[in-house]
Amino acid sequence: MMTGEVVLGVDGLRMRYGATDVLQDVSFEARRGEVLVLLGPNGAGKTTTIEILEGFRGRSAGEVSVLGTDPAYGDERWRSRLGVVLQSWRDHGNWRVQELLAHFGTYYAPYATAAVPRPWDAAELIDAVGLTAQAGQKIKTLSGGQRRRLDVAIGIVGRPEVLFLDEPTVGFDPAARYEFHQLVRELEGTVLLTTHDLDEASKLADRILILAGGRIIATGTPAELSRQIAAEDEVRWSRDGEHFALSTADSTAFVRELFGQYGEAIADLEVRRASLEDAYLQLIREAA
Ligand SMILES: Nc1ncnc2c1ncn2[C@@H]1O[C@H](COP(=O)(O)OP(=O)(O)OP(=O)(O)O)[C@@H](O)[C@H]1O
Repeated sequence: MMTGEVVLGVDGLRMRYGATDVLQDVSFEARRGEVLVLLGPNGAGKTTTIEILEGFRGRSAGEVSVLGTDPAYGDERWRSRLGVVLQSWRDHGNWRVQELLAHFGTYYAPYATAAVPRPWDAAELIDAVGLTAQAGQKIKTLSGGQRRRLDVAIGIVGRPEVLFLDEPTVGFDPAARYEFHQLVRELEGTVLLTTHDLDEASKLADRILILAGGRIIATGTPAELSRQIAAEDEVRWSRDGEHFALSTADSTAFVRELFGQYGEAIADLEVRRASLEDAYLQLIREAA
């Protein structure tokens, strides 16, 4: 149980476009330092939720508080404590990577404190997001994944207390993704991120919120969500060149039995435990 200060508070949030509620009665909290991952199918309302918290979008009803302030009335000082990674950065194509980060950094300098030096030093930050080789390159010459790394750097240059990331790792190669996960784990602030990558969600999330049809249909740690459904483990093996697969509630007992009976004739053994993906797909199906 986390006991830190509540930095994101959402209670009864509703968003209506015309006659359609795209968010209805969404409520959740995040405490200082927590990493919250918002999962859900296309059109579930993830971006809408994030944009309301960022203060970029109004809302139809409900209470929202970010660092103690209603985002609809957040001022510059409040905004300086947030980090935002939106869709890919397209402006400033002629600027060089280091130049652009230093430029955005100056915005945060007035908000530096003894405990939190702001902005993050541009060269150090470039290193942290793995863009050192591109530091002097013009932004329009970056690859898709390099641009996304720059987006992340822009989001954290002010050392935010709360960081919002909307699908941050789209287009990342596996190494960039791994480095990004390391970086997020090292950040001290509270993080709210959306992704469609369930493996990423289970690696990063202290808590997952599953949004479907504008409602939160489940919340918990990745392990709690996986256990929430009564899925069975899947065991695969081969014997004398023939392949077998079976679902069982107790894969350990089954495998013990299997080896007891056939010993060295067993090959290619695989045991797959019920995963977050199984839980997610079942929850989404039930909600639909
Ligand atoms: N300005 C708008 N006017 C009307 N409907 C909108 C508007 N913006 C978003 N919507 C609708 O609200 C719903 C939620 O959209 P949102 O972008 O929040 O979904 P999402 O969960 O982020 O989806 P994705 O995974 O595809 O990014 C969608 O049905 C979308 O069509």
